[in-house]
Amino acid sequence: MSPINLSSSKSRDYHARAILGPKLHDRLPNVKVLIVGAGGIGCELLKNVVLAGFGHITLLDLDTIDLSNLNRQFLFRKKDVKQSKALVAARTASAFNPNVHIVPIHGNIKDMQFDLAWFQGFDIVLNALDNLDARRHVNKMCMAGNIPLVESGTAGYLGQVQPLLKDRTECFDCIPKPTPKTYPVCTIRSTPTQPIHCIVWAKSYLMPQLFGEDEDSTDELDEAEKQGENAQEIENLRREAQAFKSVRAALRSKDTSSSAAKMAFQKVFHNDILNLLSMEDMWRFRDKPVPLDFDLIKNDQFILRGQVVSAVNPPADGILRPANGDSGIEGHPNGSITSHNGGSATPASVGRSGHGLRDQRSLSLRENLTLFVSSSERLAARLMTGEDTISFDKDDDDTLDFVTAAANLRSAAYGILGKSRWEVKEMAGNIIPAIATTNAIISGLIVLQALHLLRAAFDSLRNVHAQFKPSAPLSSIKLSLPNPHCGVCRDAYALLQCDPSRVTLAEVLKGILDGSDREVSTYEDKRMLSDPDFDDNLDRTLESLNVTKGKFLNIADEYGELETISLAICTLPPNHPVDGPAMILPSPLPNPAKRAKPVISQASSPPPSTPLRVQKRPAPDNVDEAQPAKRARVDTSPSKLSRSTTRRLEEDGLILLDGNRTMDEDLDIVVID
Ligand SMILES: Nc1ncnc2c1ncn2[C@@H]1O[C@H](COP(=O)(O)OP(=O)(O)OP(=O)(O)O)[C@@H](O)[C@H]1O
Ligand SMILES: [Zn+2]
Repeated sequence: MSPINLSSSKSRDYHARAILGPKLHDRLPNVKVLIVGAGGIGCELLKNVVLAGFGHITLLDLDTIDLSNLNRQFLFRKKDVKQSKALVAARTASAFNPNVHIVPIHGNIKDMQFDLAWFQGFDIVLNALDNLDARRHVNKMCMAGNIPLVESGTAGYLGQVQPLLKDRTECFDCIPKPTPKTYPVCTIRSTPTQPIHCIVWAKSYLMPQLFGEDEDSTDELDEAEKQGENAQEIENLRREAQAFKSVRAALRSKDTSSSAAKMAFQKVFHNDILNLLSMEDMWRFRDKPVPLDFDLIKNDQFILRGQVVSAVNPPADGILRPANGDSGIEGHPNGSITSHNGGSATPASVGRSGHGLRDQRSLSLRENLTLFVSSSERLAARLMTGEDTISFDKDDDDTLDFVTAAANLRSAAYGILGKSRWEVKEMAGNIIPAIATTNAIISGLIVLQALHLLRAAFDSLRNVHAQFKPSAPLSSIKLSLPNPHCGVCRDAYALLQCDPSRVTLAEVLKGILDGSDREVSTYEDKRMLSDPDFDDNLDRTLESLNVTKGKFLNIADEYGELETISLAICTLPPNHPVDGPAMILPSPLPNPAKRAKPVISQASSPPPSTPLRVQKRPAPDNVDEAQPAKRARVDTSPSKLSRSTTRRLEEDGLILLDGNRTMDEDLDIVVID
């Protein structure tokens, strides 16, 4: 047998053809694929798709290349840092296969220009994203356009690939996703007990207060005072706001920027803590924090919980070890440490000496103070050279230094273990280390599922998980059917080509409902535009209601018997006559299915004596939804009320009771007539 010449494109085709079969292989050069995201998964995926022979690839990413991407996003080199990911990835990968055409787009997939009509130009969409918001957006567009989508994600050694197809499989939103972890504001503001509380405080509270946008709270406080709120509390808030104002001003002034860091320190680590300590009740069942002293820490004379602790802090792992190869450290995990070991921390020297790698070493209290001062000065210098605001970015050393130092100083005051710069980066940046191999495995699986979708081999589709289990590194499960109650994939979608500046809401309703008199409410996202009792907006144009290209106009059945109609607003075709109609109705008209009956699970229904609360809808913005507040008496089950009646009652702050339940005399309940 003659050897195969791997360098010729003929031999490349030879293998691909043998694996894919001639039918699919011949189809690939004409397939139009959209890849969203050119990061860890996106780079691997682009390489696979190019080598497999997909002919028309559009690659979209909003970001530029960061130095930290280079360890796994192998289409990028150091010289490419700061350039568009999509552009560089497309340029590099084009060289892998001369037969493919790659269109790079540097943009956000949520931009209005990428509307449903644009999505419909693709045969398949492959997601390589890193956030829920963008994933949900692409899912909705693909459900609306009936476009096959392969969703994917990795987290360390774990990964998942999920093929999604309207009406055949679950969509990305069929199962609610867990919300990211949140912390109560009072824990963050006043009573931290874990390192993460201090890190969140430094990143999301202190950083924005000092370096973010100036938010003037004067009006708010004046208003609260007028409303008769606790005067002492308002006075405290005023003093706090004023103190932050002075520090902000100092950070932005040439004359005072060198002392601004000390002012900031004094305010947040000393005065604010003293203030909190004056509220005796707060500390009856909690350990009291200790106000820090700038000069004493600097001079190695600071006494924390009975001991001198300026020079060392407990290491992140709680195991004490010499910081500079020096011994003589005694410690206690609550922050009371003694040391005879000094050493100053500048950004360059922090963590370089002593145990462990730079960034992975724990910092002494004095090092944290020095780092707080130096990072504040660096950030202040940036403000003075033109940056209006600076927010935390894990890859921005100045902000990472500031958050590390501020979080550790706060931890010391509250008797919490400090964290190394490395750990703060991980925790503040919500980072799970990315593993290049997981991305590579997942990208291969994405292409396999994409090929199943393209050849309509629906029985072969699988949800595949990469897991940290040597005996079964991959597991695959058959796909589930759509959730009949899903608020995304059960809608009846259609394109509405129109000129939003000319067409009114009433005209759209008349056309879409084909003259039927069924009662409906209309929405754009969460904004209600009309309902059977509120017709003020019907004669307004879509444009005046801010329902324009790229948005969806939703038409919901008032009694919830039919699924919602969701109209994707698109522009009129280019050849549409100027004096032609202002809209082209979809043909056929959308025909919403009957809505599935809600399943009332025994376990999730409230206990008999608990009033049934109906969740309040978010208040509409931009559009006036003036509804006179009616005081009403409710003597019926919420399920028997129409949506608009229910909504009005909710807006009046009423609790709806099931007709059979006993009414609690204390509740504000009146009867509807
Ligand atoms: N709305 C969006 N539109 C376009 N691209 C997006 C959008 N949201 C996220 N992305 C892109 O998705 C990619 C996800 O890749 P990845 O998870 O590897 O993130 P990364 O930013 O490259 O790495 P890391 O977050 O670990 O530093 C990123 O390149 C990001 O810019
Ligand atoms: Zn769904």
